[in-house]
This record gives sequence, C-alpha cells and structure tokens, in this order.
Amino acid sequence: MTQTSKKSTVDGITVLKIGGSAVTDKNATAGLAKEDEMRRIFKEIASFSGPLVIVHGAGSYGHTHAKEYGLDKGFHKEGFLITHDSVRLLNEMIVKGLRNENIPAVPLQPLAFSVCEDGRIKSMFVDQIALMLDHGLVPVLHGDVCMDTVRGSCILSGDQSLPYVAAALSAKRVGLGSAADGVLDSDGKVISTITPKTFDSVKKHIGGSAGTDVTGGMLGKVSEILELAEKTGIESCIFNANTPGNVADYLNGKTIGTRISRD
Ligand SMILES: Nc1ncnc2c1ncn2[C@@H]1O[C@H](COP(=O)(O)OP(=O)(O)OP(=O)(O)O)[C@@H](O)[C@H]1O
Ligand SMILES: C=C(C)CCOP(=O)(O)O
Repeated sequence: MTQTSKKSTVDGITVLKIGGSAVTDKNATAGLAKEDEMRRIFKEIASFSGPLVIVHGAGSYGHTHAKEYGLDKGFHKEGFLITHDSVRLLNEMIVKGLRNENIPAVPLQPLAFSVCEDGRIKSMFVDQIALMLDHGLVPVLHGDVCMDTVRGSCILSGDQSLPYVAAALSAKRVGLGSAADGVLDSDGKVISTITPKTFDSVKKHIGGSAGTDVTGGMLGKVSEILELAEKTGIESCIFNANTPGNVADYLNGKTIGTRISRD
C-alpha cells in the first residue's frame, strides 16, 4: 500500500471507530439507525477536546445492499450506486448529530480519495485529513464502496481505512467501539489483550457479525488492527460503545475492553 507523506503538525491524534453495530440495527433488512444510542455517543464524544478522526461503520445502511448485490465479489452498477448513497446518508446523519453537539465534523467519503487493488487499499490521499486536524476540524470517514483495479469495485471497510489513516498520521490512540464488551472467549469473557503471539490461540473464539455483514465481523476487525500493531506499534482497544460512559472514558485516556498490541 502507498501512503502519502503529509503528517499533521498536531501530536497525540486519536482515531475512533463508531461501529455499525453500535449505531444501527444490523438485523434490519435496510438502513435502521439506533437514534438514541447515536445521540448519547455524540454527547460522549463532545467531552473530548483532543485531535480526533472518526471512522464509522456502515451497519445496516451498507451491509444489506452490499450483500444483496454481491458487492463483496465485484462491481454491480446499480448496487454500487445504491450502497454508496445509503452509507452517505448514514454519514450525513452522523455528521449532523455531531455538529448538534458543537463538534466541527467534516464528512469524508473514502470512495472519493481512495483506490483499492483486489480488496486492499492501493492508495488513499490523507493530506486533507492532516490539514483538517491542524485546523481543529474532526474528519468523519465511513465504510464505503471503492473502485478497485482488479475487481472493478470492492467494499472498503472502516476496519481497513481506520488503521490505514492511523498509520499515515502516526496516531497515538485507536479505539473501536462496537456492540460487544470486547473480543470475547467461548465463555463470553472479555479477552484482555491480544498480541501477534496469542492470536493463534484465541482466533478459534472469534467469528463474523451476528447481523448482516460482508466485511468479516469481529475476526476481520481484529486481523486489521493486529496488523497495525505489528507494523507500527500503535495499540488499539475494542470496547462496547453501547455501554454508557465507555466512549468518553476511552477518549479521555482509559484502556477498556480488549487491547490489541504488539507485545
Ligand atoms: N469473539 C467475539 N467477541 C465479540 N464479538 C464477536 C465475536 N465473534 C463474533 N462476534 C460478533 O462480531 C460483532 C462485531 O463485528 P461487526 O462487524 O458487526 O462490528 P461493527 O464494527 O460494529 O460493525 P460495522 O462493520 O457495521 O461497522 C459482534 O457484535 C458479534 O456479533
Ligand atoms: C458495506 C459497506 C459498504 C462498507 C462496510 O464498512 P464497515 O461497516 O466498516 O465494515
């Protein structure tokens, strides 16, 4: 993957994923927002004043259409347009909700500044994100469809763009708020830490999403951020964004849920 070289002049950047499971009903057959959860999460985000990039998942606004049109396998003109329009709608709702809390959120569609190769990011322009942070803005990216040099188009999960952006900006902290208390073992207990050394032994407990999903659910998420930890040393936490207080606690410095680290 090719990364542009522009770095923000701001230190201590946090990158937060708001999982589609946390803010939408992933069992719905079309886009359905959990509006109360959204509002509460946005209020918690407003308690944080540091430099922040938000990436949100697609939830039922993206995965339902992507599955219907087989977009995880390749290009389908109508499906591509319907899916992009739907995730943009969710992005608009989220940006509007954040602005209501006086967060200077800026909508950014990854489709407009990324190209993939066989499902993986080949290039993503991030200089504008760095400059936005320098000016106190909060960029809000999302899971999207993306043009792909091999497949025509592919699904670009927030779980892939989040570590890409975190690495490109040398982020300090990376948090992924979803609908589970962390990565759970077969007894339903939170696994406190996952490292490249322990991954093989815990992998058997980790599966896809309980709802409609084309990007690998929890296993896809852990694989992406484990690679981030291995390559850059940047740690992540996977925690439950539906537990009141967790998003604010994470943003303000606490380690919660499952920590994914190099060692
Ligand atoms: N071992 C596990 N621990 C926790 N959750 C797991 C595990 N195995 C599978 N899951 C499922 O993975 C889901 C989280 O993955 P999912 O992709 O839905 O998250 P998300 O990031 O919130 O959604 P989106 O991709 O729409 O942004 C959990 O809600 C749960 O259903
Ligand atoms: C389904 C689409 C269009 C994007 C998926 O993004 P994610 O919800 O972050 O995995």
